[in-house]
Parts: sequence; C-alpha cells; structure tokens
Amino acid sequence: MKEIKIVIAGPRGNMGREAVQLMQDTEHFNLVAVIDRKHEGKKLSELDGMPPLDVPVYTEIETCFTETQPEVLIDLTSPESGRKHIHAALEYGVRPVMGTTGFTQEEIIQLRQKTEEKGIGAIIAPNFAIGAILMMKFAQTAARYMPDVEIMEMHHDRKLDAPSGTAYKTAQLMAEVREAKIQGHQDEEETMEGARGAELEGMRIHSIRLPGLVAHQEVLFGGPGQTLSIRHDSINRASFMPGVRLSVETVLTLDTLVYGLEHIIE
Ligand SMILES: NC(=O)C1=CN([C@@H]2O[C@H](COP(=O)(O)OP(=O)(O)OC[C@H]3O[C@@H](n4cnc5c(N)ncnc54)[C@H](O)[C@@H]3O)[C@@H](O)[C@H]2O)C=CC1
Ligand SMILES: O=C(O)C1=N[C@H](C(=O)O)C[C@H](O)C1
Repeated sequence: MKEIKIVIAGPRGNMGREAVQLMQDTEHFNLVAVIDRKHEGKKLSELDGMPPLDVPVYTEIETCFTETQPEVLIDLTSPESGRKHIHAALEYGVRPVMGTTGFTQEEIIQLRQKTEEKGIGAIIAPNFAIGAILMMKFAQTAARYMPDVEIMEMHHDRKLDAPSGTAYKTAQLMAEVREAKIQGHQDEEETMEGARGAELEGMRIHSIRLPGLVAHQEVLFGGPGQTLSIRHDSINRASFMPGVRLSVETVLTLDTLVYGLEHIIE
C-alpha cells in the first residue's frame, strides 16, 4: 500500500497515545510529526511515556504543515483547538480526520462548503467505534417506529464537551426520520434547571460524567406497554482505532467533508 504521511495533534492524550500506537502498527502509516501544546523542537521519544520515535514535535500547526508536508491530520485535542486545527489543515491542503468533538451543525455546514471550494476531503467522526456507529443506525431505524426517545450518554469526567458528539449525531440521525414532537407531559415543568436534559426536536439528551467510565450511550425508546434500549459501551480506546485507520485511508479519496462514519462504512 502507498505510504501516507500523517500528523497527529494531541499525541499525549488518551486517544493520541492510541493513535501513535496505530502508526507503529500500520506499515503504510508514516507519522511525520506531532502537534503538542508544548515541547517545541523536541522529538516524540523525549516526551514522557512516548515510544522511541524520532518524530519532531511542533506547537505551531502552520509551521508543522510547512516543514513536514503531511497528507493527513488526525486531530484528537479539544473542541477549541480542533476548530483552529481543521481550518489550518484546509488552508494548507492537509486532509483532516477529526476525532475531536464539539462541532455544531452550522460549523459543519460552513466547513463542508470550504472543503468543496478547495476540492479537498475531510472527515468529522463523532465516534470511530463500529459498535457505536451500529448503535446509531439501529436507533435511527427504531425512531421511525418508536418516536418517543431519550438518550443517556455516559463518559469519563475529563470530557470537555456536553452533550457528546455521539449523542448529538444520534439525535440528528433520528430527527431525519422522526417528526419533531413534544415528549413527556405537555404541562411538564422543571423544578430544578436541567432536570429534563438537553433537547433536540423534543428528544431529550442526558449527559453523565463519572470517573471510571470510558464512553457509553443508551438510547431508550418508549411506546404503549413497551420500552426498547439500544446500548453501546467502549470499554477502552482501542475500540476507536479501526475507525481511525479507515478514516485516514478514506479521506484521501474524498473531495468534500463527511460527517459520521456511517457514510463510509457499508
Ligand atoms: N471520535 C471518537 O471516536 C472519539 C473522540 N474523542 C474526542 O477526542 C478528543 C480527545 O479526547 P481524549 O484523548 O480523551 O482527550 P485528552 O484530554 O486525554 O487528550 C487531549 C490532548 O490534546 C492536547 N491538546 C489540546 N489542545 C492542543 C493543541 N492546541 N495542540 C496540541 N495538543 C493539544 C491536550 O494537551 C491533551 O494531551 C476529545 O474531543 C474527545 O471528545 C475521544 C474518544 C473517541
Ligand atoms: O470524549 C470522549 O471520550 C469521547 N468522545 C466522543 C463523543 O463526544 O461522542 C466519542 C466517544 O463517545 C468518546
């Protein structure tokens, strides 16, 4: 297979570490640089807990792109940094694979327009895990028949964004097939703010943050005399890596922005 030149932003994070391992495990992936918050000018091998790779560390994404000329950026940082990085990547002709969550629908529309103007592929993946993608597809199917639905997403307590990108995407997929409707009692009142969660077209989203969790979501449907639960659990972050690999390989073939791996997994 043809070698792919890759930069990872956020290599010292939970996901970044797994992604660096993926680079080592995948023969045609060539990690040409990493983007870190600090350690400019060092080698990856000099950073705590990193493998002995002779890969340069940059803090400025523009300098990194100019000096290392990558084909793909894998971004696993924070919503704030991810926003900056995706724009920089598109400006420099580097194809972004964004694992970083927190993009709004308006941002995605604008970014898609930018990719199409530049004729360059990009992927925003709210969840790289195949089980999570299936969970979202199954939820979308169920929502056609059982429109009363609430989402409970559960994550580790270091997560910055709420609701999760996966929960937002799940709600969007269900909204495509379900009429907007008020759920619960029409006269319902919250006596404590937030008790009924976030809301998208009447669907409620509840975000739970606890130490000990990784990434979990349950989509709970209710109808007369019955409930249906569709649940996915990421037990560890290795669950995301096959999706990262597929995204890197696929983004090279795209000329627009793809939001969600359900579009590239048949
Ligand atoms: N799409 C998916 O399947 C998944 C997405 N995520 C998302 O990926 C992102 C990262 O998640 P984790 O690894 O758990 O977080 P983390 O907090 O463990 O790691 C983030 C890393 O990014 C670094 N960082 C932040 N801003 C930076 C910048 N400007 N330049 C360079 N490095 C920067 C931080 O220093 C940290 O080391 C989050 O947005 C999370 O929601 C996480 C798991 C799966
Ligand atoms: O922050 C995380 O951990 C995760 N973020 C993604 C999200 O917001 O949905 C994917 C997965 O749930 C893990």
